[in-house]
Amino acid sequence: EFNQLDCTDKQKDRMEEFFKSKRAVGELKQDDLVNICELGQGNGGVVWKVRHKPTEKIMARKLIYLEVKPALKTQIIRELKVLHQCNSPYIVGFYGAFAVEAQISICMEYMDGGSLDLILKKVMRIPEHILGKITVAVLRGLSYLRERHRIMHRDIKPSNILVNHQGEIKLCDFGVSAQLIDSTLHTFIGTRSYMSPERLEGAHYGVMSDIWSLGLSLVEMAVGRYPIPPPSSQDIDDLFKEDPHGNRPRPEGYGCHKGLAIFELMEWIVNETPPNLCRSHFSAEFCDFVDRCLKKSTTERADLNTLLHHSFYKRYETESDNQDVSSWIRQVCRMDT
Ligand SMILES: N#Cc1cccc2[nH]nc(N)c12
Repeated sequence: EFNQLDCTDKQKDRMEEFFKSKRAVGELKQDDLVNICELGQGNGGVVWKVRHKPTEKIMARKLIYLEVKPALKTQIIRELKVLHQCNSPYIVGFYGAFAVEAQISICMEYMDGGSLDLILKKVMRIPEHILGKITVAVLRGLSYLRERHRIMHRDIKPSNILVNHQGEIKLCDFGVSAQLIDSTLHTFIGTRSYMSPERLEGAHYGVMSDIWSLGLSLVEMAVGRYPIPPPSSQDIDDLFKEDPHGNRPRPEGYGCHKGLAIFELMEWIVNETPPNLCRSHFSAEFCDFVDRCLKKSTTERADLNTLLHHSFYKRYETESDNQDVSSWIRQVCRMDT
């Protein structure tokens, strides 16, 4: 019985390799980092691909611009140090964090496949067997954060799930620093929300809110567009008619629709029926899995342990190798954007 917190030998070797490169890097300093290119925007900052000159290591550096008092900045850097203890095959590696003036830098493992929102911009949608592996990685990452660090993620969405050419799938940008969360709460910008109904209503929320966000992210990646307002079955048939296997490059305007304004969209999430997957294009297990994640009431919604015993998860947790994900990522990265 594979416990979500166990690692295979290959995973242990990869983590050992990362620890070795992290020891070689040592204390991170601003002047040792050279920008190569921008990797992504969002989540309150911009992410750069950087080179650490003394070791030639390639890293990802998230820059967060924060005008906070020096005492708060020191507290944020101190709280981010907990990331040194977050070591799991399903959590992106952490090299260190530091602050220079109003810029906080979080340096992490470079994932050469990028984030799933960028992948989704290249392909029409993500095939179910890849989404199964993504689900295993996210549930194991959430289990690790809860069991070992007693924290929830707080921001599960496609742009916070990273992949690489080895076929690894890892979570990033989880809420490890309470002060950083507080200092950036007012900075939400975005046209879509993965927040659960209870969180949007300002009620208490916990890891069950991460489960909702996972469900919504899976529907978006399975269909190829943000699923609120839910696409009609006609929309789905049209989206699938164009390309039943969904691996072709995304045509101009695919899946785009006149989006609701962010407030209307949040109202929809709180008041309307949640989106779901249709049985004509997806397996019964997958449809049932997202259905259990997208219950509006937290008492009806499946919790982490229930999902770890769900047939959709079970079907993909057994395949230990990352080969199918690796070859899919390589194929997608060969597509030009
Ligand atoms: N964080 C982050 C991030 C965003 C986009 C691409 C990426 N490659 N490696 C990362 N850590 C990363």
